[in-house]
Amino acid sequence: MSDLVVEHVSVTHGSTLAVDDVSLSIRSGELVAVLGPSGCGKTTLLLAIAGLLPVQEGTIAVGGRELSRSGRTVAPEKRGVGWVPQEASLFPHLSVGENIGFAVPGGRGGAGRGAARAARIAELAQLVGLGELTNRAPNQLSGGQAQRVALARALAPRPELLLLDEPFAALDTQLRTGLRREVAELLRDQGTTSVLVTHDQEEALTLADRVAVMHDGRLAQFGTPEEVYQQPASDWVASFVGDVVELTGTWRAGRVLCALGSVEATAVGFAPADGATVRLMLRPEWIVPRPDLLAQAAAGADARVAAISYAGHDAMITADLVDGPSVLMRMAAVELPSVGDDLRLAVQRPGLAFAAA
Ligand SMILES: Nc1ncnc2c1ncn2[C@@H]1O[C@H](COP(=O)(O)OP(=O)(O)OP(=O)(O)O)[C@@H](O)[C@H]1O
Repeated sequence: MSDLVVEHVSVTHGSTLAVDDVSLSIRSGELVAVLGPSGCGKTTLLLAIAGLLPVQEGTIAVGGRELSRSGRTVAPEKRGVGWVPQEASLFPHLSVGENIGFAVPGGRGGAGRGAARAARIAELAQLVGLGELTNRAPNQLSGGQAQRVALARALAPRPELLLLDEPFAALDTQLRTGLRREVAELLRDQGTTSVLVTHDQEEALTLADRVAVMHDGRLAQFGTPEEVYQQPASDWVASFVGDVVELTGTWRAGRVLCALGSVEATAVGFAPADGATVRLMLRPEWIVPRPDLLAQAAAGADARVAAISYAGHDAMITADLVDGPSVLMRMAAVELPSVGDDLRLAVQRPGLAFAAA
């Protein structure tokens, strides 16, 4: 078992409290993304898990073995934890094979284990799709190939836990999308418990089994991609993990009366009284030009298409409500309206009601 348990961990840089009382329990074999804006403490948390920073409070354990507590940090090389950095940082004077084998036992002077080591290097090179390139020098690799070598190098000693610090950030968009999918599949196949730091919402939601959303050093939410997107724990998480449409309205028995009509809603983090002013948040794809979904002809809202931002697979539509502000709608790009079209809008799933600021 190689589960990771982080309990009430706080980490400081001088007087800055970078990680503030974070608790996370990651199951063996799970891929968890730590997602948050720049400066929220993601890298600091990862460094503490790797043993590269001490914790001020709390404990970190892998596979039931306590690795960090205040005043005690098991050294990085004794933690059984692998690290894939943002830039591949390969040893320039070593070949691809030698880079991969750097941390495989028998590397320096272990003559008897040479054959087993060579076999492990070949197996790893194959695993990351570089079986033919083991003799190449790092400066003869593309960015994506170099990242694969870094991944193979980190997996070589069979770590209990793999930490990935924005490993795709330096790659161009197309390469990033393909490689991150491949890496996630590979990690799942290997059953490697992995923590991936990213500030990219799409990357976190598409790759991870669960997402730990961080804000100002604290854990804002820890849940499946669907949970953090569909049921965000706060208005901050709602806005950070995706696009939102926000309207002010009046709470009435589980519904919000607003410019989009009477919209069914779930109150998040508070229990509004009937008649209270609330903020209704919706995802743009929850708003649809489907009057057939409306229980009564009087429900819903009329709007006119003001702009269309086309993105190939889908499009973001700006619709001006006849009796209210503009709203964004995300629609599949197969049957798009045209600018100037009149639409009758419905909301196809319950919205989220937050306390008025
Ligand atoms: N070596 C350091 N000395 C002092 N403060 C630091 C140091 N490293 C980070 N910090 C501070 O700690 C906080 C968390 O930084 P951290 O690098 O963990 O954030 P991050 O979420 O990984 O950000 P990014 O996405 O920009 O890498 C920030 O306020 C940062 O300024």
